[in-house]
Amino acid sequence: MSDESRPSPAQTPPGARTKARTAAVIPAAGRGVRLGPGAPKALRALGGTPMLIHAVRAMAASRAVSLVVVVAPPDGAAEVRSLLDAHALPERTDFLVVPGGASRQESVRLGLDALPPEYDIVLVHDAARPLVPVDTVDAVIEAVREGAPAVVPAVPLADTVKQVEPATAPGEPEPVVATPERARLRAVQTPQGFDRATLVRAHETVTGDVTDDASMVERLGPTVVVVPGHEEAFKVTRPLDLVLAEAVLARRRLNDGF
Ligand SMILES: Nc1ccn([C@@H]2O[C@H](COP(=O)(O)OP(=O)(O)OP(=O)(O)O)[C@@H](O)[C@H]2O)c(=O)n1
Ligand SMILES: C[C@](O)(CO)[C@H](O)COP(=O)(O)O
Repeated sequence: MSDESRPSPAQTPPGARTKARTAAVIPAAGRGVRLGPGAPKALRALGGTPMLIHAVRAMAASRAVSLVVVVAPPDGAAEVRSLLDAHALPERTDFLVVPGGASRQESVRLGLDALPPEYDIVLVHDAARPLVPVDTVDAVIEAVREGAPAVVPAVPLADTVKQVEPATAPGEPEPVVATPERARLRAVQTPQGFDRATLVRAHETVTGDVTDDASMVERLGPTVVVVPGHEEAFKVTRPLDLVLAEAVLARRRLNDGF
């Protein structure tokens, strides 16, 4: 097939990726500055188990995911490898560990670089979202399998959002410049799912500050679609998030009887 007649990833016919293999990349190299002093965030305990292990189990819980690539803190790859060896994980899933970079974007790219060629669908999932339910993971994979080049799980907002002119000095009041229509806004979570070629192209092409992978694909061109997210897929960012995560986990353990 010539390059001209080859369908671009964005034009893939519906259902064309039904048999594609899926890998998950977990960026876990952040410090967790907003959570406060301590170990790198992904290695901090949630219910007595490192947050990263919860996130790894959440990806491996999907029967579609056969490889998980963990992007470790730059000097922590050996420690992360030992943690994976020390915790029970599904045998049908393979695991790789690579050292991360200075930004989330760089860490994701290093994870992508480590992917073997046979994986055509890639999930990118924050280690900081340890409690995402497997149904959300599967819904994202299903939408990519059905042909979407990029898929994000998202939830409606509870608060009204204002766009402001950021303060020029600390303590200065910030003028509001707009109030976007809330019904059209979504809070975006992870895992975000991608046709691999599309995500790789986005990481090769798009430069500048971004806060998620889907926005890189948006800048590239292909349409990103939303599937329903879940309230328990929240990101552990600040200390109160950890309190909430402990409560959610305790409730799950009670419901599961252990
Ligand atoms: N250089 C970086 C920075 C972040 N991340 C990962 O990206 C995810 C989302 O980032 P965030 O919640 O912002 O984590 P931190 O960067 O650790 O948080 P903070 O900004 O508070 O330091 C996390 O799983 C984090 O480990 C990463 O792999 N490499
Ligand atoms: C990727 C993300 O979790 C989607 O909501 C989010 O953008 C990460 O932001 P952070 O500031 O790097 O935690």
